[in-house]
Amino acid sequence: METAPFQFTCSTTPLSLPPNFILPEDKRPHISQVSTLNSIPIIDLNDQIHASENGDFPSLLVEKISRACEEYGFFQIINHGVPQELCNKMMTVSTHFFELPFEQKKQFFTTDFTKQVKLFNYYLNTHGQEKVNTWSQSFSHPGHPIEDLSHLLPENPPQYREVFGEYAKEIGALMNRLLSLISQSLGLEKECLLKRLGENPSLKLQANYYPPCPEPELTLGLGSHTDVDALTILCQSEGVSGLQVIKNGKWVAVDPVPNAFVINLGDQIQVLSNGRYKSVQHRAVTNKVKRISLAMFYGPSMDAVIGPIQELVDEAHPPVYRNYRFAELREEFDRQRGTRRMVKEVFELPKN
Ligand SMILES: O=C(O)CCC(=O)C(=O)O
Ligand SMILES: [Fe+2]
Repeated sequence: METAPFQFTCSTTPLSLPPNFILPEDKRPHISQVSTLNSIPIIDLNDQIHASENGDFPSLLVEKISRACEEYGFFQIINHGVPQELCNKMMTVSTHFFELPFEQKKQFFTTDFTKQVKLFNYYLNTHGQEKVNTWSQSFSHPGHPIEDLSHLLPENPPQYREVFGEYAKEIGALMNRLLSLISQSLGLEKECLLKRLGENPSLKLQANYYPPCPEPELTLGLGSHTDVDALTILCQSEGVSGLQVIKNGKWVAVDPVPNAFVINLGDQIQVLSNGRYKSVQHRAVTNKVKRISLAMFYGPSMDAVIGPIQELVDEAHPPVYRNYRFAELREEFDRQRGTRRMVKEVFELPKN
């Protein structure tokens, strides 16, 4: 039997935080001390004005991406070509889904993480204490090939399947464009990352709903983690800040920029780039008002062999990781569930 999930919504916010959401003192977010001054770079995807005509020199855009990937592992993009109206619709259908009465979405609720389509609650394991729930609910499902999976998606709200289908196509195309730019930013041929990630890559959605929280300083929306796949495109509610990333050992808020996506590099790009680009720790804090984020993850084919790309390895940069099949890493990822994961670290080669 599944236990009843966390199901507060805007209309049922308690006045104080129930005890099973309260983090021990040393795990609390200290939101008031988080800097918003030093945020992540904002990159205009139309910004190609200084590209050399024959393509011999990296364009200004590629240089900006290279710097953002090296220094932050995170950036925001504007003028990305995905219609704003579609992003708004995707936000709306996701919000409606989360705010349905539990009866109408309970068929998706599960604690079995191997399910493809799942509505679930995250929790943190804390030392010597019971599990602490995080103040969020997440809904996750595949995004490709849409023709084969549409029937698995919610029938309610009625527009969900159609809107998600369109959104997934647009985001899939943007993933390809970004992977090509990131390849170039590493000095590699455009197709390099795409090829290395294999012929059957995965595209997955994780929608995160953070209801209004009575005491945001006592809990977290999503604990600190890195994204395990290759690349993440995240759309966040306008006007509400919640995402934070580590920069120089300190938490920095990633305030939403109108019509922008947040891009972050996942663990597989860190490995493929031989550690030159980092998959950075991030988390979500809660607010007195609700917030929603829609993360789309692009991951390698299960049979893709992931390891440092040959061109990025030389005497000065010996390989940091051994090659592995992506399926092997996913097994390790599942083994480490419930812990503060160190997955790619298992594939590190000994340092000489
Ligand atoms: O809500 C956010 O901004 C963070 C979401 C996130 O990190 C994730 O879904 O992996
Ligand atoms: Fe994440």
